[in-house]
Amino acid sequence: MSQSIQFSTPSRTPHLLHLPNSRFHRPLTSLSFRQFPLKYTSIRASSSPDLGSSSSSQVLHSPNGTGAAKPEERSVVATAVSTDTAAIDVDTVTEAELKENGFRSTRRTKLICTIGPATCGFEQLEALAEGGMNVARLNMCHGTREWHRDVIRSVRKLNEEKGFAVATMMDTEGSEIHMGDLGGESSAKSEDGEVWTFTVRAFDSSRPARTISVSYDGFAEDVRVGDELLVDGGMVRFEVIEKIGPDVKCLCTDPGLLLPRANLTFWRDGSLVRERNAMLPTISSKDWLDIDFGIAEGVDFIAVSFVKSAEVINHLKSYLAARSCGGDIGVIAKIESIDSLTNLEEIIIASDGAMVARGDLGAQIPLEQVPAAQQRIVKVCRALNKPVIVASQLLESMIEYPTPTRAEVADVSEAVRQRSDALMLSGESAMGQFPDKALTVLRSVSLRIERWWREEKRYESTPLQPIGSGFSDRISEEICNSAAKMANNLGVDAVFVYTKDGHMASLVSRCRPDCPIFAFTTTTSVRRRLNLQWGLIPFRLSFSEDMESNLNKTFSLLKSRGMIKSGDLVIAVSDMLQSIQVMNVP
Ligand SMILES: Nc1ncnc2c1ncn2[C@@H]1O[C@H](COP(=O)(O)OP(=O)(O)OP(=O)(O)O)[C@@H](O)[C@H]1O
Ligand SMILES: CC(=O)C(=O)O
Ligand SMILES: [K+]
Ligand SMILES: [Mg+2]
Repeated sequence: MSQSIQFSTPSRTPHLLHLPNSRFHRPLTSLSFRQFPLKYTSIRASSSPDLGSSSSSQVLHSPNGTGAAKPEERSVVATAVSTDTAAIDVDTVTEAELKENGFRSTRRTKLICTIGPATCGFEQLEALAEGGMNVARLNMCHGTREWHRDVIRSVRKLNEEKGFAVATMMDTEGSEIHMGDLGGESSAKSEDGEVWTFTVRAFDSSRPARTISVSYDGFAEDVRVGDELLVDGGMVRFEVIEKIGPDVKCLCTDPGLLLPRANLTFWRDGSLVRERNAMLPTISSKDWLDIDFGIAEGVDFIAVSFVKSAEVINHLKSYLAARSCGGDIGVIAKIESIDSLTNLEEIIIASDGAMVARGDLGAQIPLEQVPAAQQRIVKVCRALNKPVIVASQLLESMIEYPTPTRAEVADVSEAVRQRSDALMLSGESAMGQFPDKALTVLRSVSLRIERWWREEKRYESTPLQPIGSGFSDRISEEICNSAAKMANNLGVDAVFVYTKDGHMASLVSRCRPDCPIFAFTTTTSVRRRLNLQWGLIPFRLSFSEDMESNLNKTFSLLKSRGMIKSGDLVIAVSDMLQSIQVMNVP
C-alpha cells in the first residue's frame, strides 16, 4: 500500500507519476496538491535477477581527481557501467551496522579524524574507516604535499578496493602567527619559571635549547615587554620580559607541552592584540598552492582557517568554479576568530558548511564564552541548512591515555545533544597513542545520546525558518519538513531521498528526523560529500525520473542485500518529482 502527495509547478518540467490508476497518468500543469487515494496499492518489486551477490561485490567509481583511468582500470569501469543498473554502493561499515542494529540504531552523527603520523599508513587508515571515520582531515600546517598526497591516495584506494566512502577534507594553514617545527622533535616541554627565546631567526641545523622560531617577521617589533604570549590558545603561557633584536625572551608562567607549528597569540592589558592579524590574508600564497594541490588530488572539502568575512569564501568558490570543480568541492568556513563571530551569518550563508574550531577560538575569546559561541554557531548552521562540525579537544586526554575523562565524555555528549552534524578528532587521531580507541569513544557516545533523544521523544519545538528564495525551493523545503514530521509521527523505518545534487537530502537531514535517511545519488563525489551530514546514509545508485521504477529497483537491491525487508515502512521524497510517498516495502 502506498499513499502519496505530489506538488507540481508550471515552472518545472511536468513529470509523470506512474500510477496503476490511469487517472493519474498525465502531467500536472498547474500547482496542485493531491492525496492519492488508497487505490495506489502495490509497488511491485521488479524481478531483477541476480542482484544479490553480484551487487554486493560490485562498486562503480567515477574517477575523482586528475588523470584518466589507466588502461587496466578502464576495462573495469566499462564492465561496471554496462551492469550499472544492478549496482548500488553503500559503505560497508554502514551496511554492517544496519544489519546488526536495525534501522533505528544507525549512527547519525558523523565522525572526522585528522590524519597524522599515528594514522597515515594504509592499515591504520583502514582501521579508522572500519571504526566509522566518515571524513579524513588533512591539516596543511603540517607535513609535505607528498605526504598528504600519499594519504589522499590511500583513502581513495580504500574506498575503491574495500567499499568505503570516506571523504577527504583539506584544512588550510592560514597566515596567522605560529611556531616553527621544533627541528623534527614531536614536542618540547616547557617548565614553570623557565626563560625561552622566541625568534624570527631560522635555524640552519638543530634547534638551540629553549628556542622557538616564529613564522612572522614582524613579531619582535610587534610584541612589547609585559605582553602575554599564548601557545595553542593557552595550553602554555609566557610573559615577554626582554627584547633583544630579533629575539624575544619570555618567562614561562603556565607550563606545558609545545607542539610543532602551534598557534601563537599575544595579549596586552587583557585583550588580544590583533591589529597585525587583521592585515594578514586569510588565504596566503602558500594556501593557494595547497588549494591547487587539493583540486588536483580531488579532495571533497576545503576548510578555510581564520575566515574573517564572506568575501574570502566567495573568492574561493569563484576560483573553484573557474576550475570546473565548483560543485565538487565543498568550502567549509572555520569559525576561530573574533571577526568570524562578528560576521557569522554572512560567512555561513556563503559557505557549504562550518567548523567550530574551538582550539583557536578559545585563544581569541575568553574560554568561558566558547560553549555559548559553539551553541550559536550550531544553531545558525542548522537554520541556514549548512553542516556544522564541532572540533578540538573533544578527547584531548586520549592523546596519552586509553580512556577519556568524564568531562570529555560530557563535552562530546553535549555536541551530539546539540545535534551538530559531525565531531572531529585532532591530535587524538593525528599523533595520539590511541586513535582507534578515541574514535570508538566518539562512536559509542554518539549512539548513546542519539538513542536518549529518541527515547525521550524530544521533537523540535521551534519550527525551522524558511530558507529557499524561489518558489520551487520553498516547495522542496516544505516537502522535506513534512516528510520528516510524518516520519516521526508515523514511526517509519526510513526516509528515502532521491537527489542528484544532494540538496534535498540536506533539507531532510536539517529536520533531524527520528529515523535514518537513505540518500540515493548518482555520483560518487556527491555521495562522499553527503557523508558529512547528520543522519544521511549515502548510496550511489543510477536512477531515472520514474519514481515507481526507482523504488522498485531500490527495494529489490536493498532487500537482496538484507538491508531492508518486506513490511518496513518507508517515506520517499525526490528532487526530480516533488512528491512524498508513504509505503510498506513489498
Ligand atoms: N600531517 C601531520 N604531520 C605531523 N603532525 C601532525 C599532522 N597533522 C597533525 N599533526 C599533529 O597533531 C596535532 C594536532 O593536529 P591538528 O591538525 O588537529 O591541530 P589543530 O591545532 O587542531 O589545527 P589548526 O592548526 O588548524 O588549528 C598537531 O599539533 C601536530 O602535532
Ligand atoms: C581545528 C582548529 O583549527 C582549531 O580548533 O583551531
Ligand atoms: K589548519
Ligand atoms: Mg585552528
